Amino acid sequence: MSYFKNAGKPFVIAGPCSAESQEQILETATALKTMQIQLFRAGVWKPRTRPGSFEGNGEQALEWLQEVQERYQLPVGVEVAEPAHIELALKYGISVLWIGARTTVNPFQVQKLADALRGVKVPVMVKNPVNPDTDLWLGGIERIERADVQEVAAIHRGFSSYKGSSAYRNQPNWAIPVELKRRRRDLAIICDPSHITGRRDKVAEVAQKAMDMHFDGLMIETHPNPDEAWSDAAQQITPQALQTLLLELVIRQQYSADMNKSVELEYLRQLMDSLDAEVIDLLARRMELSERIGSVKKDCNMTAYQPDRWREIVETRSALARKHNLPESFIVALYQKIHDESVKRQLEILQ
Ligand SMILES: O=C(O)C(=O)C[C@]1(C(=O)O)C=C[C@@H](O)C=C1
Repeated sequence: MSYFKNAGKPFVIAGPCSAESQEQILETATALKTMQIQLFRAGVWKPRTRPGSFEGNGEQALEWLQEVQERYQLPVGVEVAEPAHIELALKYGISVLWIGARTTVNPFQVQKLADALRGVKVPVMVKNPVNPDTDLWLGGIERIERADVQEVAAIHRGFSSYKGSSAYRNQPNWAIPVELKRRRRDLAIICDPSHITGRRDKVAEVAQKAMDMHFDGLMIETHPNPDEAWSDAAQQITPQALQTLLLELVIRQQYSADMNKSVELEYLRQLMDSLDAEVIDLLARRMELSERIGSVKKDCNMTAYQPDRWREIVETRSALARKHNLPESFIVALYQKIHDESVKRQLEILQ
């Protein structure tokens, strides 16, 4: 059983974005202690976008966190970005470490951390890199695992997008953690709705979505007075709000205990299997057609990519999407993939 699995319930990590003062840390820990959270979090070294803002209280904050562990018997996790951070965190007996998104993006740095972690017993969590790249995320996890760290988990905190282009601070791109879980069934994945949303009024909805997407846990930034927080004020919630969020969370199961429902589900899945077989058969036939068109283009010395025809295809398929009540964006994205493959095959024929 993984350290990060909590017997059918979410593994909950909560605490402030940054450890600001001893009072703030103890006040938050006192409130969270009663809520059966599994891990207290607090940032000690803060990677800030621009210089000049608060960058964490460093070693002094580790003393306050050590007090949380001893006084409340509540394990604490901190972010580490340098081998020296690991050394200090271990010196103060910190229970769990995590690697931040801005570090996971750099394999050189992750390797340095992995080397510093060799032979160390603490569990380590690896946040997704800021760019949406499943392999890079998995690569970071594998580097830590190869250092013989026994307990490794992933944290999904969303992916950077151009400012203003999304309702959230970081795009969830759920397909990426889903793909990670497909490739690494054994790996616990924790969702961080605070960093995904960047706004406290949306934290609960993303936390619920994570539960419905079969995540193993949640990391939620919690501050006794969020508006006054020294970092990420807009996304932190009070311990009371966290309690409400956890109470209202609906935890669903992967499998149904109801026999009739399981039979119905099996029947519907079989129908879906046969529909998918037809979809793939149709796609194969479409690609054959594309290759025949490619041969004609070769004979006539025509380009593979045909902008006017492609525009017409996007328009007519979008109209069909509307007619069938399917989101146009979904159908257009699907056709972009199909068109890419079709053009690739024709380019091979032309060469
Ligand atoms: O209509 C064509 O010319 C095709 O080759 C088909 C197709 C497609 O697969 O949709 C492929 C390439 C063109 O850019 C436009 C459309």
